[in-house]
Amino acid sequence: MDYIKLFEKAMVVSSSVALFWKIIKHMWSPINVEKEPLKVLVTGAAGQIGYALMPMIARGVMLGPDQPIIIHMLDTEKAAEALNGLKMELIDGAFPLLRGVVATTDVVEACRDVNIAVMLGGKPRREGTERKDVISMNVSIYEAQASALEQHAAADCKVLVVANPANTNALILKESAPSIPEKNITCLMRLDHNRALGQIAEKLKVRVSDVKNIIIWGNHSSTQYPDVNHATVATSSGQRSVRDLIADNEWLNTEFITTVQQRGEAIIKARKRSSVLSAASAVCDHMHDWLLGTPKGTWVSMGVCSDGSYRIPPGLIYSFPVSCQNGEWSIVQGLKIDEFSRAKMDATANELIEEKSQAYLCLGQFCSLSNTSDEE
Ligand SMILES: NC(=O)c1ccc[n+]([C@@H]2O[C@H](COP(=O)([O-])OP(=O)(O)OC[C@H]3O[C@@H](n4cnc5c(N)ncnc54)[C@H](O)[C@@H]3O)[C@@H](O)[C@H]2O)c1
Ligand SMILES: O=C(O)C[C@H](O)C(=O)O
Repeated sequence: MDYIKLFEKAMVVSSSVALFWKIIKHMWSPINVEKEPLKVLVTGAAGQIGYALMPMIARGVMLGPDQPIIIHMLDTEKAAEALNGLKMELIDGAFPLLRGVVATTDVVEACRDVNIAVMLGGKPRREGTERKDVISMNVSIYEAQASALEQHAAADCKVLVVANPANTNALILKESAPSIPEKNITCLMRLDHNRALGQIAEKLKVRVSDVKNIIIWGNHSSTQYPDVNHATVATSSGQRSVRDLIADNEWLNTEFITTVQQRGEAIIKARKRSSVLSAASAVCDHMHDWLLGTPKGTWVSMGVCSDGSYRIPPGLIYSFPVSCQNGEWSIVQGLKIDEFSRAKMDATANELIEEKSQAYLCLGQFCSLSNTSDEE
């Protein structure tokens, strides 16, 4: 018997079997099975941020390049025509991931079975408008829309509140919709986080993607505390502390903090409107990282329900450093807090406590305001 020939034949057969198996596996691999579309609700979709955000969602910037999407857009009767125009543009965009668009002024239809809700609906602050004015104008919307979400959205719907006062609107939504798990209600602090990254990258003339682990504590307002004490920059000699590299504590403890705290105001002054493209981009970053995870050892800032971590009163929607895995965020524990930070973290928590009482006062006294969003 020619053993060599026999061996060669066996090799050919086994490699053909292996190739055949590889092709079968590839054909049936879950990678090639299209994901189920996720339904994404955007309220206030006919507004400025909505217009910037919609193509980002449709292109997969928010949920990834392999995630089909059905967009639900809600706005008021007054904005219905503009909303319909936006729907036409989304269809004309021929976005491969977009599997459907619902444009409606009916909150129940808008919320039906949605997996993600991005809440932009409300009045923005303009030059000369006070923060307390947006509290009285907007919190009633969040009380009213909470029950529609509670009753009609998917049971595990993840909610991101953007409209100001973002933390307090999220708190009102949480308290008005007790059956939505607290961990599924968040508010946008990523814009502030990104602003802080941008300031450090500009100062050090490094890539913004090389700066890590900045924290925004507290409220999306001028009392927020941008904290660089744990932040690092990737350099050719490894990770270096931002404080060491900048070597200017005076700048870090004063100008840097106030620039980030007042960036929203500065943009309103310059544009006569509040931030739009950076807000839309931050919305995508927030949802992307929440659903798809943060890289190991890194964190981002999200407004989430306090569990008492870092002695922040439980129940407040407060911005913490969080890491995300498997669609869940968790507050990063064990960071050392110095006296300077403690005072700033408490000051912004106190503002949130005050906002909460103002919001409940408005809801008690001016419930009729829930329909003023249609007026100029
Ligand atoms: N958290 C943040 O980082 C951040 C950053 C920028 C802006 N904002 C806030 O985001 C919100 C949206 O900003 P914008 O520039 O898009 O404002 P915009 O005025 O352009 O759009 C708001 C939209 O909400 C709609 N609306 C009002 N009441 C509604 C309701 N009851 N239901 C559904 N829709 C309703 C309006 O018709 C409008 O189309 C504002 O409150 C703004 O202050 C937050
Ligand atoms: O409306 C504001 O106060 C500003 C806005 O939230 C922003 O941060 O750009």
